[in-house]
Amino acid sequence: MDQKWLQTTEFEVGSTNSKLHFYIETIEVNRLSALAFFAAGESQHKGKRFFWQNREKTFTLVGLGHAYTIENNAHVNRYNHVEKIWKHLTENIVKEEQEPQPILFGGFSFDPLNEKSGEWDGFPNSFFAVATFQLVIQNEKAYVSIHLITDDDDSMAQFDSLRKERDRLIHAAQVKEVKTYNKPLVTSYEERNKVEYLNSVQKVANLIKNKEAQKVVIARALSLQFKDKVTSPQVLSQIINEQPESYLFGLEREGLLFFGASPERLVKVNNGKAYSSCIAGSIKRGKTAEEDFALGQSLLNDAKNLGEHQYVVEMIKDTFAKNCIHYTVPKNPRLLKIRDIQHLYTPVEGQLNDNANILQLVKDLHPTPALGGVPRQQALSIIRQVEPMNRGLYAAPLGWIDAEGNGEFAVAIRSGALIENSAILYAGGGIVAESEPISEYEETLVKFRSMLRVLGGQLNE
Ligand SMILES: C=C(O[C@@H]1C=C(C(=O)O)C=C[C@H]1O)C(=O)O
Ligand SMILES: [Mg+2]
Repeated sequence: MDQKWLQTTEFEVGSTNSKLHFYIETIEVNRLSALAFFAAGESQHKGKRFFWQNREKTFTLVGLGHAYTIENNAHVNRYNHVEKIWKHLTENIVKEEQEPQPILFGGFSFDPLNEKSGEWDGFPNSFFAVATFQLVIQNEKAYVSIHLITDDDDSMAQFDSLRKERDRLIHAAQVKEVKTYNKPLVTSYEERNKVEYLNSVQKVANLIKNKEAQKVVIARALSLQFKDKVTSPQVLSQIINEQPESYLFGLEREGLLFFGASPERLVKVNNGKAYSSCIAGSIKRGKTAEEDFALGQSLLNDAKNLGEHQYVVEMIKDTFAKNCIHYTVPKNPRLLKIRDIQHLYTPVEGQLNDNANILQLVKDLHPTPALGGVPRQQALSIIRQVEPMNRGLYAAPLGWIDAEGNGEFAVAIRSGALIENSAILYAGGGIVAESEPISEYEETLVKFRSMLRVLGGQLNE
């Protein structure tokens, strides 16, 4: 194996009575399959893995095992809490040029005030992990880091055994044939609370006509049963094959895998520049190029969809105005076409001011009116009243940050939760005064399609 010794770091974290050592060793390895690396952790690290790839496919991240987790259930200050602990953990890191640094990966639940019981029971309102074994693939290079965070002063023996495990994982990911995984076999579907959903769209449209809010995003769930237990690599392999134009993600915690392929960036920060995207307003893809073009043109000219979109633009613009020295927002939306659907899309970018940072931006932006509504608090309270479910990480900020303040969060839509031989998929849409139950229902069917295909199912339309 072609290995290059890059870095071993030891430093102290926190106050003197809680001294932690953070040992890091990074090596460069021959290119390997990120999915095979993930799958190599099946027996030792299941329940403690994550997978992430950006839309451009220029950055792939896999984590196996937990060197450290940051979890909390607080309603307020959850962003600051994660930021503070991460700062403590990384304040002494010596940055080596070109080499990946330790990365914190995870998400903030959609709404910490939602108390409905279900598949998300026990899942914290913030859940972030530093992996024991971190794979980063970027700029055509692959790096594997070992992270050990411990209060033990003498952990060299432990570190040595981690090196053995690292070598096993790399070997498995390099020499095993890239496995092909079958699609799961679906035995049954259930569109949960379909009637309630249709009624709630009407009810919310009426509330909006009565000026109790301007826009509210209402979502629903679809549950699937499989013949056999489905594994995380199986789901990820299908996502990688089927949804190339999106952020791809999988986050395991204990027996649950949260997975998906989202087109929507919440925020990216790179060297003081911030990027976000306004994505709202939807129409299906056409069966022919002509039909597809015509559908796209009608979306670009549709008052109801332009209205849905504009609320998002205004809010993200205000957030950039507050956090940036200068920023740009194109005047008109363009089309974002992905495999199953086309959306109205407005990219926003800006130069951050000195007080701004990525978690602060996540806090300010989430939920945008693409997933929450306008005004934000009214919309959240309506969602709590009418949605008979807990969104968990669906529609929530999911992503990573490094020690330098760079990072990226997607809005985790087109997603679902897998638990053994069942899965729950989520989809929603922005309700405005003109919204109609049946067409909103159909829009969610289109949005379900991508993850349904990944899981081997299809709904008749
Ligand atoms: C809510 C979802 O998507 C959001 C709602 C959209 C809409 O209503 O047009 C479009 C894109 C997303 O911002 C979802 O996919 O579940
Ligand atoms: Mg819509």
